[in-house]
Amino acid sequence: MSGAQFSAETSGGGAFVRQPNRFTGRVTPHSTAPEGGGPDDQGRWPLEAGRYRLIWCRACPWAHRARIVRGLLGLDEVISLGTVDPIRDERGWRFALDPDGFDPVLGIGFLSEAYLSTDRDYTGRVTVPALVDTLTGRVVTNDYPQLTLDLSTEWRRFHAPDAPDLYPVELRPEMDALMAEIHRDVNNGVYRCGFATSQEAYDEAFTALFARLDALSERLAGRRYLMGDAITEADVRLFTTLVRFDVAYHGHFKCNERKLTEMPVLWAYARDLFQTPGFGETVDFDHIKRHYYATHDMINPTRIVPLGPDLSGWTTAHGRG
Ligand SMILES: N[C@@H](CCC(=O)N[C@@H](CS)C(=O)NCC(=O)O)C(=O)O
Repeated sequence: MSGAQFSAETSGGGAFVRQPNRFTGRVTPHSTAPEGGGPDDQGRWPLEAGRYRLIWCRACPWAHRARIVRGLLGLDEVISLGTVDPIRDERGWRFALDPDGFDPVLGIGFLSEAYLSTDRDYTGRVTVPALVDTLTGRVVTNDYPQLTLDLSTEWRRFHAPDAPDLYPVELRPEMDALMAEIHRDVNNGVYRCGFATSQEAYDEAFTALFARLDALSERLAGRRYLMGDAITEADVRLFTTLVRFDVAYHGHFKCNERKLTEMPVLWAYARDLFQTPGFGETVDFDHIKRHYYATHDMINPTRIVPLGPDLSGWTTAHGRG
């Protein structure tokens, strides 16, 4: 079996098994910690505007979710944003986009500094997104699925008056099941294709991915969004994988049975979202391409970044709605 991108996260059968999220603190109005303090004895941090900083990478689909949800809910002025460079070096995510190489609020050059000041024995991958407490420099959470749901539910006090309900109570059982399938076969499925180190593990992930995309196409043929007439968290989660599909996953992760542009319903659906305020302006195809092709050395040791594909289709009429 050939080398793995992340050997600690590769099973004996060559399948990619993602590490658990280490930091699972939650910001919530139910915290019993005083303002400026926290977390309380249940890991709950107090809800405060201007206190927490979302660290993201424009290339990362998990971080991209948080960036979109924060914007859709009108939390841009409430939670500040720090952006790491799309290319990691051996010390991990760097604040190399900031003028002097330091995040202007946290004063750190590498995200690992925040991880290690929270847990000095941390040995896992240092990942984005991370929500960091600007008062202590500690990581509150890198638990990306809970983070976005909490923005919808726990941060309601600071939502814009016209904020959408991205996680409606009555839809949650169906949404949770749907998002779990999308996670397994699509969001993480593309990584299971790309990071597989055995033919069998790749074949299994590839087959499940395209079967799920077919099922989603069928679902979306009869409705504008995954849960009906309104955008929900499920759409955000599917979008961040679809928008990377042709520029990264089709080539770099060998998800090449079909391109997004060859799946008419999903392609129109993705364009519809791309053209919706809060989505397209958060997409950076250059960062996405450079990150994937120049970061995973086991997969692309030359680090050559492809010039294609043609991206002009993203702004063409989608015909949905
Ligand atoms: N926190 C999750 C998902 C987030 C994640 O994997 N983010 C990627 C970027 S897309 C990352 O930060 N990777 C850092 C690394 O692999 O060292 C995990 O640990 O698997």
